[in-house]
Amino acid sequence: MYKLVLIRHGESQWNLENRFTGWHDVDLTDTGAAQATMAGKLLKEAGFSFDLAYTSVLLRAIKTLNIALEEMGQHYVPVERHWRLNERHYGALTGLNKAETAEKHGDEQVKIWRRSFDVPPPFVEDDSEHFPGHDPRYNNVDPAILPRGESLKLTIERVLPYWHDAIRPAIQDGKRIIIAAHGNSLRALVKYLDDMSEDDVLGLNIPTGVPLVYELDENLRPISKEYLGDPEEIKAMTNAVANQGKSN
Ligand SMILES: O=C(O)[C@@H](CO)OP(=O)(O)O
Repeated sequence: MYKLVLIRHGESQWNLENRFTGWHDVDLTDTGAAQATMAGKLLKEAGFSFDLAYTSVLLRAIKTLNIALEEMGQHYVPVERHWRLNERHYGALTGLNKAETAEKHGDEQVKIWRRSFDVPPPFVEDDSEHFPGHDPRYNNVDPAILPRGESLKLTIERVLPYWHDAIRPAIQDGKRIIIAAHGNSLRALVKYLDDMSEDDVLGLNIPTGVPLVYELDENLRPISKEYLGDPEEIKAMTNAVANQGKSN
C-alpha cells in the first residue's frame, strides 16, 4: 500500500480577485500562505514524511509546497518542478473576473468553460502576453505543444505523461510523495486516479491549501482518500470554489 498526498496551492491574489488565472503567475495572499502553513501542520501532526515532492513551475504552487515542507521541518526534501503540472491554461479568459464574465455570457456558459470535460476556452494568439512561448521558463518546451487554451481533457493529456513517466515509477519505487499543484491539474489527476466519468468530474471542486491523502494499492488504484482538516470548513471552501463562476 502506498500513500500519496495532493495539495492545491493556497489562496492566490487572483483567487481573491476572482479572476481566471491559468498559467498567469500570481503570488499567494497572506491567507494563502496561512493555508499552506496549516497544511504543513496537519501533515506533521498526522506523521507524514516525504522522500520527494513534485510541483508546477508557478509561484503559488512552489511557495505552498515550500511553506508546508518548512512547517513540517522537511524543507530539505528534493523537489521536481515541471510545466506539465501547471494549471489548465485559461486561454483568452485569463485575467477576466469570473462573476463579471458570468454576467456577460451567463452562468451556464461560464460553468461550461470552467467545468465541462472537453470544451476549451477561446484560445489566445501567439502574440498574446498569455501565450507561454514568450516566457523564458518554457524555453526548453517545443512551442507547438505549449497551450493556447485548454479544456480539462487537454489538461489531462498533458498532465498524465508526467504522471506515467516520473511520478508513478517513483511511487512504485517506494518513494513517499507530495504533489503541490492547481485546481484543474489536480482535477485531471483525481479524475484519472478515481476513474471518474466525464459527467462526475463536472461536480469536482478542490479547495485551496488542504492536503488530500490517497491510499493506493500496488496497482495504484485508490483504497481510500480523505482531506486533512475540519470537514465542515473543507465543505464550505469547496462550495466557495464551485460558486466562483456565478453572477452576483
Ligand atoms: O482560474 C483558474 O485558473 C482556476 C483555478 O483557480 O479556476 P477555476 O476554478 O475557475 O477553474
